[in-house]
Amino acid sequence: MEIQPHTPPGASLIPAWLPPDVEAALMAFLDAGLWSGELKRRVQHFGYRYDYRARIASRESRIGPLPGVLEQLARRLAEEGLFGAVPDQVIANEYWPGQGISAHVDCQPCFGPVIASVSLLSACQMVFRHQGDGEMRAVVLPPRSVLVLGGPARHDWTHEIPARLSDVIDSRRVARERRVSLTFRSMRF
Ligand SMILES: O=C(O)CCC(=O)C(=O)O
Ligand SMILES: [Fe+2]
Repeated sequence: MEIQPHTPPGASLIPAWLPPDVEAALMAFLDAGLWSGELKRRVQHFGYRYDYRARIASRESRIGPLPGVLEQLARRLAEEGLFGAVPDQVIANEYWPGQGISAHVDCQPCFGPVIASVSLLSACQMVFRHQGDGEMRAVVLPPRSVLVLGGPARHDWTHEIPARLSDVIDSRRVARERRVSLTFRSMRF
């Protein structure tokens, strides 16, 4: 099946959303923290811990308030109207060349109607699949962009990052580099 080069309905990609100095501050903050090696890719959880085996986050999994640098971004997402309320759960994912995230829909009973993923350091391709008819779409997420998933993009399409060493970007094959993303969500209770 042909892959359409755009986002599914309900998704929007905002390029150059994050100023470079904020990107650098976020990376310094994350690399001073403790990356968890529980998955193939390294992760850090904030606000509430997500349990990858049970596939849930709950009131009981509370870690604490979001750290200041993340809280500021969470407030900005709400101020810009991208979220109905200030998101309170964040996962940082780190991808080295060859690493990815398999197709999934973010936990629907746990998290609210909008998910936002901020990209840091380098670009990669994200692939979407419609759960009904299998239609595929793909977009390149540039560093410092934010991808907002709502509506059908949040509920009816899976998203994934293929575990690859390179992506084709603007008809050129580009080697992957270290990429870090910050995914913001709202707990549903
Ligand atoms: O790395 C990304 O941009 C996506 C991460 C993601 O899908 C997730 O944390 O649920
Ligand atoms: Fe996701």
